[in-house]
Amino acid sequence: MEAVEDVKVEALTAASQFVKPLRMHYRQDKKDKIWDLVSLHDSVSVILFNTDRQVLVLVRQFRPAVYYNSVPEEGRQASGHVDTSKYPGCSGITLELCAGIVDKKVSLEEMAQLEALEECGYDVPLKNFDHVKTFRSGVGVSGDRQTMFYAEVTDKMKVTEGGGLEAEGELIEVVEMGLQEVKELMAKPEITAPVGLLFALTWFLQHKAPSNTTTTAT
Ligand SMILES: Nc1ncnc2c1ncn2[C@@H]1O[C@H](COP(=O)(O)OP(=O)(O)O[C@H]2O[C@H](CO)[C@@H](O)[C@H](O)[C@H]2O)[C@@H](O)[C@H]1O
Repeated sequence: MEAVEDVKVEALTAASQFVKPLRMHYRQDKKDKIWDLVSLHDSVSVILFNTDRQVLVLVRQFRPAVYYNSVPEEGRQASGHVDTSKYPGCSGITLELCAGIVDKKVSLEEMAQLEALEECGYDVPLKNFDHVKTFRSGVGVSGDRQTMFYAEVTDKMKVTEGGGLEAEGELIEVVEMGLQEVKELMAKPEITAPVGLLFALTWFLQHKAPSNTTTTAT
């Protein structure tokens, strides 16, 4: 997954099915203003907890946007190339909840169900998805909504390895994390993860984690 090579970054000029850069003109308190923003799909995410082994099921993946933002100005060549021997792909690897964009006309629970299967290999009944919170993933540049669910799963529901859809070029590593590991992660001053994961772990520790479990499940 870390084997990222031949990186070149260019301005997005063609239409994209995923992001639409826009400039909004508006008047506020009688002052004319502009704001540059990006229109994105909404998304769903799931806090998956395997009750058989008392582990949270998370995903690791290479995120181009995180990688790009980890390369300092001097590493971004005028040609758009990035020297991956100096700036290896591992700096773009994130830890996240199982998640995905809402790009199908199905319910949000069904989208979450699809992602749990595609990314993590769990075939989870719809009734297991409990709504946790709907919030804004971004507020400065994108204003997209993310709906977060909590779902308890068992080993019986694990029907494939997961890892994402090959047809979409997804390369996802499923990570199981015991409660002690979650606490250690939360204590770190910096983690390469979205704020949604931090909220999810805090919510889980507060509302769902068995209070007397202090060791990592194996
Ligand atoms: N920007 C992009 N450029 C090129 N291909 C893309 C793309 N976004 C998605 N794709 C393609 O669509 C596939 C499916 O994406 P997902 O539904 O898993 O969303 P993902 O979690 O990657 O990111 C999405 O969902 C997360 C929440 O998980 C959001 O925060 C994030 O903005 C959003 O891209 C990806 O594997 C990729 O092939």
